[in-house]
Amino acid sequence: MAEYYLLTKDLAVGYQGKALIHDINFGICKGEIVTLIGPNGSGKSTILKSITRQLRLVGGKVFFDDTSLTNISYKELSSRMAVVLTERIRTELMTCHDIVATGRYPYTGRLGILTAEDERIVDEAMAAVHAQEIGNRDFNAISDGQKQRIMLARAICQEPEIIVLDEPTSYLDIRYKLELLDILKRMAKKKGITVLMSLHEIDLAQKCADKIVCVRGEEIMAYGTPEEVFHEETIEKLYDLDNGSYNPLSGSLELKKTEGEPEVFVISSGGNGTPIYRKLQREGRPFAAGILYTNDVDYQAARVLASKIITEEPFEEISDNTYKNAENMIDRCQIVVDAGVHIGSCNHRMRNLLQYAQEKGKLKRDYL
Ligand SMILES: Nc1ncnc2c1ncn2[C@@H]1O[C@H](COP(=O)(O)OP(=O)(O)OP(=O)(O)O)[C@@H](O)[C@H]1O
Repeated sequence: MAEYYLLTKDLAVGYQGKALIHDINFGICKGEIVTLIGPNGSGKSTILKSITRQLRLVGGKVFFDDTSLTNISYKELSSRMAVVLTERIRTELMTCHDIVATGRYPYTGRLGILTAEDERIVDEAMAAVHAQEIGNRDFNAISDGQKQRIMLARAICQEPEIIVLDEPTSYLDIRYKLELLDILKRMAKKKGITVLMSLHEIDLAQKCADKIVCVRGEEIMAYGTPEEVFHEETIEKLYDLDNGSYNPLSGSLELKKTEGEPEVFVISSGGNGTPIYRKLQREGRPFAAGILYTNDVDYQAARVLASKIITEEPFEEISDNTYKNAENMIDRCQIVVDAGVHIGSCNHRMRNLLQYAQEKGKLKRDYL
């Protein structure tokens, strides 16, 4: 058996023989989940369509288990690969059950008659996506999210070796997004099915993929494990983020900070400050945060949301200099918010700081 179930070698993809992206080199082992991420129009669908043989390769090769894609017949490919793409499928008077059952066609005879075993597999696939109750509905008369789940059920009952999905979560609510990824994870880890998909939700990609392919410009910008790829600089460069930022620790996106002279100084620790930072951010008020140890969870949020931040090294006593800066910040701000600080032996000077704010008549405890 080949080292990789799917391997691209110097692959170039595009339209009318012109390469849009070239030098695409990645390998996917059996049972691995690989996710393509990247901005709109970067070429994720083009790569998926090329691998699923809906577009002619512009250059290079794709191998399935050491066999070149071009040497695999469409019939063989359809029994090994299930494809869930974004294009709307046009159907006339087909029920959801009928659509799912077409996933069994590679296994049925020429008349497409389903055996009892096929029917059982179809029912199981419908149950896996919680779609039993819409089985008799016209496929054209259900919601986009329901269609997406039906197309997944169709792919499941195809019992493929590899499943290729283009933005499979785009119309799903949060419950079904998580459920879809859970189903794919089980298919990959329990049944050894290889999964290749594109996702816009980078937070989910970070949590479910074994490998990430970052598609941007003419070449693959990065390829590796989520730990290797999900760094602030990589994600901000991939999406040209100048109107916000990416927090690799939480996997979340933050809106651009409100710059300017701080109006409010938030004193906090241990995550107590973060809801207040977000409220101030929504209100468009520039604020300062401190005194934060750089290993405090509030520090991660303050770094990207606060216009000024006063920090101290973890487990160190608060230095004279840092303390003085914090007092100056109290003088500069109109309001000081005590969001809740855990005070111990290292940061005992926080007591004095809060006292100072109280004396200045600026201390508030209920900003939310
Ligand atoms: N049939 C086509 N002929 C020529 N160019 C096309 C065709 N389809 C897409 N393109 C172009 O190819 C580029 C990549 O498109 P593609 O759909 O692969 O991007 P994507 O990363 O999947 O985007 P999105 O996140 O918006 O779905 C875009 O510039 C797009 O306009």
